Amino acid sequence: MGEEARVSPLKNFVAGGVAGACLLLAGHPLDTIKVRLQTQPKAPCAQYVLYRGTYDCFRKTVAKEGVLGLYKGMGAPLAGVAPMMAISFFGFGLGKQLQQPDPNKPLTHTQIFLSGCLGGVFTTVIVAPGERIKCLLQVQASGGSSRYAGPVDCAIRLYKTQGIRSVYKGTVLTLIRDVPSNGLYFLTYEVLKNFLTPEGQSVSQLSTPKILLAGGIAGILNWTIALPPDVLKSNFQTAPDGKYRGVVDVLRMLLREEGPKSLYKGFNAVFLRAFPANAACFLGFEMALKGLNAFVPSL
Ligand SMILES: CC(=O)O[C@H](CC(=O)[O-])C[N+](C)(C)C
Repeated sequence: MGEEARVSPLKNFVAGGVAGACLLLAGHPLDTIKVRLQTQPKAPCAQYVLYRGTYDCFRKTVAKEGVLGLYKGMGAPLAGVAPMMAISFFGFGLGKQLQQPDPNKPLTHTQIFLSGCLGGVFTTVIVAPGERIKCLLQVQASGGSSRYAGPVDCAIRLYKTQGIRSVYKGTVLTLIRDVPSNGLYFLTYEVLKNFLTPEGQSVSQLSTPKILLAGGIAGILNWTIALPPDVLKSNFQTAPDGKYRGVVDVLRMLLREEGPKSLYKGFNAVFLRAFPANAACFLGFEMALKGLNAFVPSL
């Protein structure tokens, strides 16, 4: 069996880190817009709405804070997204390896999905606190206050005032968001890669535009199921303590106050970001993997 076909969780880990850096650079500005739209205060009437939509939020952010305003709160994800994607790709590789004792027998779609889900379980350990800090910083900038000086200050203050539970606030919603969406993400990418590979060629020879297409679509489908729990998570993680009694309470309150459409808040920003960010992510992954196969084939 060729070195390229062997699944190596370690190579996946390293290449996944590169993928995460590419994902962040391409996607953070739209992520800021998404969180600001998702968490903006409910206005008494349309006239007083802070942001009227994706473009309005983009325009007001750039006018008030400059282009760098779109990169607010990037400190935590910078330290978090690369390791997160490294762990996600590692978990995916490990899941595949565990379910494939015979490397010549291809995995079923269910097995690929479950391998992706495993990646989602692993990543929650760092994603839950990372998202809590990122959302608090993104929202405070949008509200004009400066309670936290940066990601480290935010983490320390959360820990000092209410302990580790506060840092990990939103873990259940992070699991609900990331486990199934991770499964669908990797399943979509693998299925599309196979579908786009011409007869008689290996998937590792797939052209750059086809990798971008498969990665971009995987990102879109991922967010189709991840967005409703993401809205709940952002609201839960940025709410004042005691506002919600738990996950069901956030859902009930949001539905009562803003209706079912609110579960797709930030839709435009999410889907505008999903394609380019994840296309860049998978391209970064495939290029890094090729480099590893060439320079450290035994890893
Ligand atoms: C929900 C989420 O964070 O999705 C990641 C891609 C993105 O657009 O940020 C991918 N993953 C499913 C690996 C978490």
